[in-house]
Amino acid sequence: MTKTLAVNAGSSSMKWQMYEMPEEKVLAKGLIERIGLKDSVTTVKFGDQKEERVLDIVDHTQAVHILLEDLKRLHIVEEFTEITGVGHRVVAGGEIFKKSTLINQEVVQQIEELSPLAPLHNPANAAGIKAFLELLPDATAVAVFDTAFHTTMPEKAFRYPLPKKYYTENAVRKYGAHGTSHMFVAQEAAKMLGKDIKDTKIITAHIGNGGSITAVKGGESMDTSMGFTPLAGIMMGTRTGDIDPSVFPYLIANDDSLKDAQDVVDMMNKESGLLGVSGLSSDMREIIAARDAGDADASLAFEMYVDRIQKFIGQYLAVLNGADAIVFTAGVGENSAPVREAVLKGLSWFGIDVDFSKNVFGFEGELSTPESRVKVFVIPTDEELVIARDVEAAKAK
Ligand SMILES: Nc1ncnc2c1ncn2[C@@H]1O[C@H](COP(=O)(O)OP(=O)(O)O)[C@@H](O)[C@H]1O
Ligand SMILES: CC(=O)OP(=O)(O)O
Ligand SMILES: [Mg+2]
Repeated sequence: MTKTLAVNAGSSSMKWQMYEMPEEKVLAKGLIERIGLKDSVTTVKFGDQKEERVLDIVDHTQAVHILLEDLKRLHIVEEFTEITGVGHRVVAGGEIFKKSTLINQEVVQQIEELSPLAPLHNPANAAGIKAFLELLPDATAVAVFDTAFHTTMPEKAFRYPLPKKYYTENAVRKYGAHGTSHMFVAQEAAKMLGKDIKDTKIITAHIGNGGSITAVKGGESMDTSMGFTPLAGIMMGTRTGDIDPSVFPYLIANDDSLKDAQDVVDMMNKESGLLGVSGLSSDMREIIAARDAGDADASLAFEMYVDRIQKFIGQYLAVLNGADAIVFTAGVGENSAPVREAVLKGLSWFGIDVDFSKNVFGFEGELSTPESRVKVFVIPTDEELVIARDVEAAKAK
């Protein structure tokens, strides 16, 4: 029995789960939110207990220190040496990392150098990794990349129609993200279909604060909505998703607060999406509450969000020439019955037939009717489990 920690560091948060492996038993899990802001919140769940504390946590290094102190203080571990493996989610692996990789100093440096491909994520991922290397130097450390699952995309899907040299010399192409999640829910969906995954065509909609949609054939990614960075694709909590790049120079010329392309990209990453359109919030719960209270901007934000998801599902029905199943997962996909209903009501022409009486908060499983041409599933994702499994696999080598 060994204890393995899976760490999912986001731009302002850190989710983690500790497993007993290879049993895959969850020993504890937690979340540190609002890192870098006042009143950070740390939550730890273990057994039937839950502890929540409000602290000021300035960065990911401090977050790792607090997490490890909590594990000892709450007697989840007695000695740090009990933790023999740590797996880290890393969003961008570029063309360098095509599968999970044992971490050393060179790997950390490469992850930092790949930051332009995931500016909100890779710096935080690298900071988390460095803090763990210092505090748990003897644990097997493994980097698990969001992009790895998408390395099966055909070139026609991952290339941009730019002059060739920008691919060959600058590696400008689509990389995608959320790969562990798309892979995990596609595998679960194949089980629910009762089919060998090799014989399946599945569209996976990972819609959380960030979000992406993937066309999965035979268990492999064929196309995905995120691009060179996680700014592309569907509309998200604070990100635009796809937009005409001609807007960039136009805004720089016409808005004094935006001096250069980086300012525009920052605005499109952090101030746009649901937050930008509604002027209220990036959180779908608050958007729906405001819409229901009659707020026109929140109502439009909801409609635009749904519209972009429908368009990508439509595209991927074409890419795959049909599908066996559509899967909803992540924060919004797992929890928001109104978003699922709005998306699915517009797809009935495809023969997608849903039992909307089942579509309530907390539902997991099959939403479609037995007659539906395409099955619809709600499947909770488990990025942390995929990470822990990859740590086990790396140790076995
Ligand atoms: N009951 C709910 N209804 C609608 N949206 C929800 C609900 N619960 C969570 N969410 C959404 O899920 C988002 C977080 O999803 P998550 O997958 O954890 O995102 P990330 O990993 O990008 O931080 C929140 O921002 C919120 O919009
Ligand atoms: C890549 C990405 O957008 O991740 P998240 O949804 O966790 O922000
Ligand atoms: Mg996420």
